[in-house]
Amino acid sequence: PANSEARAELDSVEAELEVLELQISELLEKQASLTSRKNKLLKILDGSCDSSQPSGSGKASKPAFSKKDLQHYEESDFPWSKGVQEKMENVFKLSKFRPLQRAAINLSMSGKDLFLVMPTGRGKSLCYQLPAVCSKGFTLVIAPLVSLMEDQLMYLRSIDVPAVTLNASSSKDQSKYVMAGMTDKNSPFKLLYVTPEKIAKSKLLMSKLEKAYNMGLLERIAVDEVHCCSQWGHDFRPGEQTCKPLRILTPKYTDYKLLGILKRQFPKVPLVGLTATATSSVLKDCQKILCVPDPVTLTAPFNRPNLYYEVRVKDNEGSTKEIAGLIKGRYKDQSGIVYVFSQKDAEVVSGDLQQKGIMAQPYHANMEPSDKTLVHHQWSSKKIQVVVATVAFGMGIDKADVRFVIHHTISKSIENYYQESGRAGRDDSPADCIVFYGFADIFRISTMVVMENTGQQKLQNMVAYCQNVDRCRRAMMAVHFDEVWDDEECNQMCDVCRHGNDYVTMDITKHAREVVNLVELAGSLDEKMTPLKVCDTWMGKGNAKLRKMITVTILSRQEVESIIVHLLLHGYFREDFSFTPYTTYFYLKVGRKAPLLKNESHCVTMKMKRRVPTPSSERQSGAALSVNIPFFFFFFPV
Ligand SMILES: Nc1ncnc2c1ncn2[C@@H]1O[C@H](COP(=O)(O)OP(=O)(O)OP(=O)(O)O)[C@@H](O)[C@H]1O
Ligand SMILES: [Mg+2]
Ligand SMILES: [Zn+2]
Repeated sequence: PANSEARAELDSVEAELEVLELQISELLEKQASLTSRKNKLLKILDGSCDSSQPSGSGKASKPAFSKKDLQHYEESDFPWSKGVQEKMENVFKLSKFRPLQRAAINLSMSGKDLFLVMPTGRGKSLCYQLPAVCSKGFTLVIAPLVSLMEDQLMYLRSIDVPAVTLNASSSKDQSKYVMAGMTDKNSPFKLLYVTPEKIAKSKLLMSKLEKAYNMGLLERIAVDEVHCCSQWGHDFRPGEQTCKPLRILTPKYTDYKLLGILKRQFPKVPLVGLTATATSSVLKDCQKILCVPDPVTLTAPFNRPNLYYEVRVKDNEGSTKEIAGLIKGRYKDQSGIVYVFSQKDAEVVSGDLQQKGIMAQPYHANMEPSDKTLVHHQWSSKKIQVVVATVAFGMGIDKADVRFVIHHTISKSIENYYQESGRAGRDDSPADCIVFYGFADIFRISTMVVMENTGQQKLQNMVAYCQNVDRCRRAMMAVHFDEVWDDEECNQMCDVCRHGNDYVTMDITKHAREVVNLVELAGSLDEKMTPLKVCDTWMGKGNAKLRKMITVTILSRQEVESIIVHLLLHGYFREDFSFTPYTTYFYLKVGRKAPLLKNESHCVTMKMKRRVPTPSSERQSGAALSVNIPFFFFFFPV
């Protein structure tokens, strides 16, 4: 009896919590809209329209870098401004600055230490390359990957900017030349690229740097991918996490950790740290490790206004046919990337596309380095149209006119998706980012990220992004970049904003009860249920014993899948992993909220896109509809 009392109370407490959660989410929405309004008003009062917000590094210490300060550094009447403009046009052949580039350059030229956080492909390099070209001595650049340095050197040489590198594979003559050049008053090179371990290990290099410093020739220090300094910063680059060969090439955090020596030895040299993704706590950590006393932090807005974001549901046949159709139709003769889940997928999908007459090549971590380079070059020079790649195709890719990035499989997190899709449209012209969202893929990725601490949570956010039918896609991403988002700024550049968020909130309690009962029943029979098996059984296929005991659903496959995912995201189901030496299995188990369904009054709702078959039914669509018309009538997953 005591047990049943406790159970009853638990039910009511959980029901109350449920209501609370709803209220919280409503309040959060309200907070977002008020903050957005507040920001707008502040902008009006400030007379400034820059949406970038320099984030001050500490509340208690010095006053943060203000909007006014930023405005000051956006001006073009500094003593060096003319020279900077001239070199930008004539050396770099660029006509105008992108957001924050001018401020970053002016700050650096003024001798300030700077952290620059800018989304990938926005042009961070220019912020130290241009000052380097405009200065008398040379700039020391710390970069993590030799391949990345070589790309930059190739580029700089092509525009006649003298630049050199010192790394493990430098020849003796090369090293000699570089060492001598560092203390040459005429500075034969403007940029010197080194790896962090070179700084940590080469005493000769340090002694030459010291001499150059004393001669006033060491103008600036740039630390690229600065988040590597922090042990928490490592999670951010997808390539390092999932692609083993890259990880081997990547210097360990131990080498980055020693870079504090630079600021300690050369305190008067301004340092600029650059990164595409780092939270403020990671930056604080980097600041400590690099011994930079009081840097200015500039954070560029994450939004890429020229990218169109879209989610499509993968049907049973997969998405290859549809992808091929897009590439041959909408993207005829245009370059793009198709991201896939695995090496095998890269080969299979690329083969399928080739068969359909598309110039495609696979790219993955296990290919010979020479083959990788070949594919990269063929693609850059438009000899092939599409690279079908795993996330190994990432760092160092810098093709401006990528018109589409299609995800054959969802990414493992929104951060990853943002970065991968962000390789589209670097030339600022419109480009599309389409993700194909498939039920089975969720569980493939889930088992892959099972070892990562926050892997499941991050994946769930990605899945929620795909399930979403009513919120601007940008708004959903903004949450992950600590940005307050104003939906109007999307400019109809996402499928939800463009096609209207015509959705209905459906009561799916009956369906939820059916399928949760099914899983519970299977559990009592010791039957392990993969998500796929749950679908099949619920639809009346598979295990005959179970089938007789459950209510078979009338819903379509897509509806069934969507509901299962919804219930998983909302805690009515939970994941249960099982490891074998060869593979990891994903099973569905009853989740912490499942008991609520026993409660007569408990209700589960789900937002769904409204199906609008004809204009006449559209007209009568209203709240009343959702009562009378059978559920499946509306259900039209995006
Ligand atoms: N003001 C500009 N106008 C036009 N193109 C620019 C401008 N600044 C930089 N670019 C171009 O943008 C591309 C990407 O620049 P860059 O490699 O510096 O990106 P990044 O911010 O370092 O990205 P990642 O995080 O991937 O390293 C380059 O091709 C560069 O020439
Ligand atoms: Mg870069
Ligand atoms: Zn939108």
